[in-house]
Amino acid sequence: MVPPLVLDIDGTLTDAQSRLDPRAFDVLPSWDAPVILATGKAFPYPVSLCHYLGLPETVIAENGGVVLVDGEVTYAGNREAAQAVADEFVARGGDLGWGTADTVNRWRETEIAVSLDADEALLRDVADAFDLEVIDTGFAYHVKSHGVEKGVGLEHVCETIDYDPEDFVAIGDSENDASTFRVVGQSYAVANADEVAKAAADEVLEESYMDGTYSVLDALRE
Ligand SMILES: O=C(O)COP(=O)(O)O
Ligand SMILES: [Mg+2]
Repeated sequence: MVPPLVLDIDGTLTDAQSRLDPRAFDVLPSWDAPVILATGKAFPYPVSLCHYLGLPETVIAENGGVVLVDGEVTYAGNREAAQAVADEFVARGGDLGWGTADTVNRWRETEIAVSLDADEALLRDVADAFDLEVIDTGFAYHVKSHGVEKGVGLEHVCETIDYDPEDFVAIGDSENDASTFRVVGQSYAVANADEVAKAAADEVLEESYMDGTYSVLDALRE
């Protein structure tokens, strides 16, 4: 019997450029237990990934700010406060870095993401003043409310589907996965993970990105 999974997307199911690794299609659709996608991306991204993988739509988006389980969406965080930080950041010369269409934040409901090219010191300064935090996922800075975390989202999912978080295996690569690692029974950081994720994981893998993830999943299904 395979364990239920909680999987980060960027850096974990992808390569370094955020391109989905096609091996996800080999292993995830036929996984014989719940597969929860837990990401910093805005809500539509993991929903579409579930759709195209043929998985039920159970997702934790926006670092725990949006959770979809059993057809119900719940929210945590404060998009207005994050927007106020973004506005002040721009007023002080910052650039969110996504251009006019801003598909990164367009559908984001509980936080704001900023490009890694942005002025980090200025962003942290402004977020501090609004009592919000900034986390660096290796793909973007996220301006979010304290206490909104993927791990809290997973606890909510587990209550709804009547699973114990302890039964889950988690795989991830960054600071935003540490809270998940803390609540599951077994956690793996891929080799490209940041120091926070590596310190929180039960095991640090030798292989990076989907090479690492696939080796865990392939061993679990054997
Ligand atoms: O959106 C990001 O910055 C990172 O997304 P992830 O949590 O799927 O790695
Ligand atoms: Mg990641």
